[in-house]
Amino acid sequence: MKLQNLIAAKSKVQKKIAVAAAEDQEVIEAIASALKLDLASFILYGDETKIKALLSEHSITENEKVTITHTSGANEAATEAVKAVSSGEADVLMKGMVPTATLLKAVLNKEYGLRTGNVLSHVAVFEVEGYDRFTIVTDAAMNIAPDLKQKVQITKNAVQIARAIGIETPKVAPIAAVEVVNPDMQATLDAAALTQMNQRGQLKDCIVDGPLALDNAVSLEAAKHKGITSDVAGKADILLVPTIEVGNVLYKSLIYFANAKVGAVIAGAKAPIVLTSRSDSAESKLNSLILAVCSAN
Ligand SMILES: CCCC(=O)SCCNC(=O)CCNC(=O)[C@H](O)C(C)(C)COP(=O)(O)OP(=O)(O)OC[C@H]1O[C@@H](n2cnc3c(N)ncnc32)[C@H](O)[C@@H]1OP(=O)(O)O
Repeated sequence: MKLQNLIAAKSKVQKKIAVAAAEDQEVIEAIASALKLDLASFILYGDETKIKALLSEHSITENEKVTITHTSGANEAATEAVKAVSSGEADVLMKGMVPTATLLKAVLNKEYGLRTGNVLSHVAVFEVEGYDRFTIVTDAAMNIAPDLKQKVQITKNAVQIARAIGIETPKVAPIAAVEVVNPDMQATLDAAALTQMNQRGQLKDCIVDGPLALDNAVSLEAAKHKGITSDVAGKADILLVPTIEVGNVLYKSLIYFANAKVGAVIAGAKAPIVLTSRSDSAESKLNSLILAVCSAN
């Protein structure tokens, strides 16, 4: 499964992406690749002189697919880009050279932000060599220590993204350190509750089974070795992690140790949000744009 093949799933109506502080080499590189693929059009907020200089390195000038709106500083760029999405002028929000917390605070702003009343959460889709399916990790970047109620919404957001990329009934593994319920480990209690909620129809369009440890979730051999009989074990599509630290370490381990490719969005808001890390490559920023455009359909 290749993230860039998802481009075939984009809607016929071209989406517009508002970029907050676009004066970043890798952001512009991803935008240049997206323009070559005719993926979307862009409104670039930020320092006009710097943005123009970076665009010129790719022989891009302002045109009907790329417009620049000058803003001063990270706060103004974030605010204006968020406002463009909340007003419907743009369909997707993308983070450029702004700190994550600055952009998320603008997104959560009660007056002009992108709240829907739901929990917003980060959904990362990985292409891991040797795996015949995408591996979706949530939440590696937004919710710090979600409780059960938040985990329900985080699961729903990830299921929505999975379905947008063609996984009709995703298999969800709530991850813990062990695959049995241990009253001293909150992650196992929440996993058991989520499993029961799924069986009782409170969590739809997916199959949830947990707690599962990471090995049992992704390796059939490991699951068999432990004698686990489950529709999810060994073939999980979505790994629901218990805390941001677990998710962030898993996210970065897949990239740095396993050379995995990733695309990620914040889901649950009025529109998808591309929130990559400064250290993410231009390729993963492009993958995230593809994912956002698919899920904005
Ligand atoms: C994986 C690669 C990329 C990375 O590595 S990113 C690096 C790691 N990520 C981070 O550092 C971000 C971690 N999260 C945070 O810092 C904070 O939770 C975040 C998102 C900035 C929000 O913080 P604050 O602005 O302080 O928010 P707060 O807790 O005081 O709440 C303010 C209002 O916003 C609401 N809110 C917060 N998080 C939400 C969510 N996930 N979904 C929906 N609503 C949310 C919260 O309920 C509150 O609302 P109200 O004002 O009470 O009505």
